[in-house]
This record gives sequence, C-alpha cells and structure tokens, in this order.
Amino acid sequence: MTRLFPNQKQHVVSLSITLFAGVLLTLLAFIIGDLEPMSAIDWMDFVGEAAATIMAAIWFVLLMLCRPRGWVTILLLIGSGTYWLTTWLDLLDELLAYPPDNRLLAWLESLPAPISMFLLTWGLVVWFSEQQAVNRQLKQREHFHREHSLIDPVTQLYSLRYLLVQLSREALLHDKREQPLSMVMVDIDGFAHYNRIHGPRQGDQALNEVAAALEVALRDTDLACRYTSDRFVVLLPDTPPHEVSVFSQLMEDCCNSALKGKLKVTTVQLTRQKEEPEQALFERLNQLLVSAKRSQSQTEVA
Ligand SMILES: Nc1nc2c(ncn2[C@@H]2O[C@H](COP(=O)(O)OP(=O)(O)OP(=O)(O)O)[C@@H](O)[C@H]2O)c(=O)[nH]1
Repeated sequence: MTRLFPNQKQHVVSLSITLFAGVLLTLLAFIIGDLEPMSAIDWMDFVGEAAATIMAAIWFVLLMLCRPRGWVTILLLIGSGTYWLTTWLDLLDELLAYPPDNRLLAWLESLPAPISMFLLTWGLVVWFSEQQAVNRQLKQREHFHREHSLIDPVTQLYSLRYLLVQLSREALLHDKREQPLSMVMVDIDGFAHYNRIHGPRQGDQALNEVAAALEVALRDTDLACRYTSDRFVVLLPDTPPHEVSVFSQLMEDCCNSALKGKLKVTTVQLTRQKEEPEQALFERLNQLLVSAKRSQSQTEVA
C-alpha cells in the first residue's frame, strides 16, 4: 500500500481506519438486522445506493492520491471517509431489515452524513484558497524567471545568472554547516567544428541532447546550468569528493550515449574549499578542463 501512496503514511493510516470502521459497521448491521428476502429488495434503490457507495469510495481514494500530507487533507479524508461509511450503511439498509425498536443503525446512517458533508465542504473551501496561493506563487516565480532571464532559451536549463545566485546560497551553507559542495563542468569537444559542418540547428540539437542527458543524471538536489556556449556546470550540494567523481563519470556517460557518437563530452569536477570565492571555483574548473583536454589530445597523438 505504501507503494501506491509513497511517503504518505498518513494516507495508509486513514485508509486502514476507514476500512476497519467499515468492517465493524457491517458486522454490527448483520448482528442487529436480518437479510431481507429477495422479493422484498427494491433493486432500483439498491443500484442507486451501490453507485453512490462506489462514487464515494472513488472520491476518497482520489483525495488520497492527489493530496499531500497536512491538516486540510485530514479534514478532507475524515469528511469523505465518513461520507463513504454512511453510503455503505445506506446500501446495507437495502439488504437488511432492522428491528423497529433498534434505532442505532438508523442514527449511524443519518447523523454522520451532515457532519461529513460539513467537513468536506470546509476542506474544499480551504483547498480552494490554498490552491489560489500556490497559483499566485507560481505566477510570480514564472514572471521572475522570465524577467531575469534565468532560463537559457536554447536548452531550457537554468542560465549562468541563476547558477551564480544558487552558488552563493550554497556556498554560505557550505561555510556555515560544513556540508561539502561540489561542481562538475561538462564541455562538448569540437563543438565549433561540428557547428560549421552541420549548421547551427544541428548544433542546437546536440546542446539539447546534452541538457536532457544531464537532467536524467541529476539528483533532486543538483542543479544543471548552461555556463557558456557548449559548456555546462552542475552544482552538487552536500557531495564529497569521492562521490562527485562518480557523478561526473555518470554525467559523461549519459551525455556521450545521448550524443550517439557524433560528439563527445569532457567532464571535470571539484569540491569547494572552505571560504573559496565563487570566481576561484570557475577559474579552477576551467583550468581543470584545459588540462583534461590537453592530456586527451596528447593521448590521441600518442
Ligand atoms: N548551435 C549553437 N552554437 C553555439 C551556441 N552558442 C555558441 N555556439 C557556438 O559554439 C562554439 C563554441 O566554440 P568553442 O568554445 O571553441 O568550442 P569547441 O570547438 O568545442 O572547443 P573546445 O571547447 O576547446 O573543445 C562556437 O562556434 C559558437 O559559435 C548556440 O546556442 N547554438
């Protein structure tokens, strides 16, 4: 069940409680009531009640699937879960005859219904205002990204400008909390030549293939940016040197397989030293790249 609702222990608990309550109420209904003879069942009513029960169950499951944890979700789940239980009792009422002097099940059928409706309505109203706040934030963020050209128009990766903002934030964390901060630089070899032979459109396509491959190789916490023309930088927070070399190799492999042999990339990586200025990081990466390319061409010549 945790696979269906990943990281949503709250949802699994709600579902278990509701099913448990459903089983208890069913047992109670069968203890108190007697099965109606087939001829006494109003089948039209039965089908109507069964459809209502199935729909209420679907609402309950959909709410669990689309809502994150939180008190609004609890409100919605209690509301829809209780509503489902009342529709279930309504359905059982079509099949069972209760003694006229026993009013317990009649109360259980009718009393929780308005309460569940009230909770559902309350939850939906708060969900609506919550969604409006999220929409406002998304709109602002989108506007900010457009206005400040934080997205590279060719690859749709973040631009150098955004990288600089994030880098200074991560550098602060690195200095304060001593979390290792690493970076990988990815450069396409012979891109100018490829561009000249195949034209800028094919060049753009290669850039996009590298960008897509980087996004595949990234973890949630990493950030890939287009640094300059055919050069990309990936920021890897909380990543020590031995891990960054593994990620760097993974990125290189992903990019090379995305480029399908028409081009190749070179990757270099570093881990920031405490209080190392941002400018120095880029200088170090660029120097590492120059050395890597030089030793590559020496190996090729040899
Ligand atoms: N198609 C395309 N080409 C671009 C873009 N931006 C820059 N370029 C070209 O990318 C090329 C980059 O050249 P270099 O930096 O010499 O790259 P290189 O040939 O791979 O050389 P090394 O990096 O030393 O291996 C130049 O020809 C630029 O005109 C772009 O957005 N699209």
